[in-house]
Amino acid sequence: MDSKRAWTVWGVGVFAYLIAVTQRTSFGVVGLEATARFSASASALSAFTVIQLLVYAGLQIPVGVLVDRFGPRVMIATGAALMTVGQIQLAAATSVPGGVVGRIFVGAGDAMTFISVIRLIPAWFPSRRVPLLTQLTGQLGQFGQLISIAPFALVLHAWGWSPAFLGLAGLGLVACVLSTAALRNAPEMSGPAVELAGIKETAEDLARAWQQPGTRLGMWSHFATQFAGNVFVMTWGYPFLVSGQGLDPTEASVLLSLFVVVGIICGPLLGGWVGRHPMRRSTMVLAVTFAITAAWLSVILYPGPAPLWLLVVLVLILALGGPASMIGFDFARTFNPSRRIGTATGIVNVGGFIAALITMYVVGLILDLLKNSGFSGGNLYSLDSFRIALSFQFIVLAIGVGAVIGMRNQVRRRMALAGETVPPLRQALADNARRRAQYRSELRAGRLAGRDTAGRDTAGKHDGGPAGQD
Ligand SMILES: N[C@@H](Cc1c[nH]cn1)C(=O)NCC(=O)O
Repeated sequence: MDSKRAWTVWGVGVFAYLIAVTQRTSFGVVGLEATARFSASASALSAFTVIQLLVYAGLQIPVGVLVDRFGPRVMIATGAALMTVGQIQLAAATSVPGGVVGRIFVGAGDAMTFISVIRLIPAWFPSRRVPLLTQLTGQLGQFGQLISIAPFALVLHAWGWSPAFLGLAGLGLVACVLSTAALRNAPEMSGPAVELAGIKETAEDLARAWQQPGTRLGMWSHFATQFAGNVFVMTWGYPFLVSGQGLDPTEASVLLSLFVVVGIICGPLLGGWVGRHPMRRSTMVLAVTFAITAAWLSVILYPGPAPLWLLVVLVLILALGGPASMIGFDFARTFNPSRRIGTATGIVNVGGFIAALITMYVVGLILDLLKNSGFSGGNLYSLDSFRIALSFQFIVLAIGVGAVIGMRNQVRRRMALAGETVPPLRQALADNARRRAQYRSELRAGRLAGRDTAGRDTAGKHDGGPAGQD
């Protein structure tokens, strides 16, 4: 484990995920060309994204089960092949139904990628590295969005629709061939291949993964932290910044690209923190969710357009939701035995995407209703309409916070039955401060021989296991 081979497997997995994010986000930059090519209305065009995300979310649990059954390698390679077929179909399509079929293939292939790559990490690396590598996987994958924004858009404008989508299909093919050639589900020394579970055992595993409160704590953590950022980047952020807040399009694009930058800086920091404080993961989830709520409240309640610095703060905090949502996968890993990790990860990954889909749809619906009622004065994207429509997010955030607290209580009750109690945060902070002070005084007295460099007793805190930590 943790060998050159492990890093190669992880690198190829991250590459496959990055290419999947490129395929997923590619439609975001072709709006004008798609309108002309398909002679489609705005709502018909939005169907491309909504259907693709529905397929993605709907396949998470089946794919999770399949990853546990067949292993990540075949799933990642199949996912890349499906996305390749989808982009070839899109390159040739000239009607809305033809284009939607292409996006269905892309959504299905995309659905197979992330949870399979996440499944590779605990098989190849020691558990102390897993939180950080899981974070890095999530964040590095987001660079795929930049491939859509820059090289893909360039090819589209220089050579046109079909060559651009065929180029994406080519990337999918490369990911498929590389995954087949270089990925292995686990190191050879990890013992004989696990016997395939039958349908009955698979159904039992799915039920057990769901019944485990730690899995549902992960799902609600993903739900609470991820959706607001998704909604902003994928749909309403740009019109809100440009039409609602009066920013120019370049400023809005720069703000949107901050998401990738924040993720790559904060993801590893958060991953390291989670590795060191596994007992405080849900507290971090709640802190980020409260920060998102406070940021949106400040912008929505600000009289008139918000100052640029406040919009920057909003974007920075929304962007934190991406890395924070990865804590959900850490819950799935530490509360489930390894043969159920794929299934549990699939359940977790449904949370944020369902919340995002519902919010995207309802915000659009409210904007339409306000326009039709005459409230917007004919401007679909007026600031006051956005204030009302985007306030729907507070309902979703409140549901997320309530569910995280409820599931956390269930998890803690189970842990208490197993003899493990989580000290209150105030007491834990005081204990930490006391330990640090003791460590410093021991350091001064030169009595530290034999202790670890941090002077902490971290043994057993990273592995989790079905009892896990919250
Ligand atoms: N939480 C995201 C990944 C992420 C990290 N930073 C921003 N986004 C997630 O759930 N990813 C699943 C996927 O398929 O991309």
